[in-house]
Amino acid sequence: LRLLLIHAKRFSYKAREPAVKEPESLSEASATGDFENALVVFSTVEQGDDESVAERAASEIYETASNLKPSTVVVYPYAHLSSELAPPTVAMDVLRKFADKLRERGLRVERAPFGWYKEFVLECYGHPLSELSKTIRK
Ligand SMILES: Nc1ncnc2c1ncn2[C@@H]1O[C@H](CO)[C@@H](NC(=O)[C@@H](N)CO)[C@H]1O
Repeated sequence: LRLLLIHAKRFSYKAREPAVKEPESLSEASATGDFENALVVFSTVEQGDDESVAERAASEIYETASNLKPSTVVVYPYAHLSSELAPPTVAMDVLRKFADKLRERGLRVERAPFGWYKEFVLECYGHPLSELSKTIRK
């Protein structure tokens, strides 16, 4: 998993059009979202990533969230942080598990819909820990 974390004063997104053959249904993950004080986690699933990687990633994000105290953690599927992408079916599953493991740790988590092009507005706080990147691999 390649993660880009932005602590955002404001983050909003809107799904525009499908980007893969079978995009996630918009009843599962909401088509739009609008958040204040969010930890946005742009998440790229790489080849070889599995549930154990999602587990370790959830622990790392929990630690960061404990320091930053965001109101919401937004898991945002993002296919642009690696050149070794996992296929969509695997990526969808790993991201669902990642979000669920964050919820198990007591965090409020929203997950943006998988397989869509989305518009977004991102306002970064700019404090020293407001931009972080993490790579979690097997
Ligand atoms: N390995 C992977 N890791 C994370 N997300 C992945 C993925 N493979 C496919 N996706 C999803 O499908 C859209 C098109 O690639 C992706 N959409 C996006 O990345 C939007 N932000 C628009 O660019 C994403 O939802």
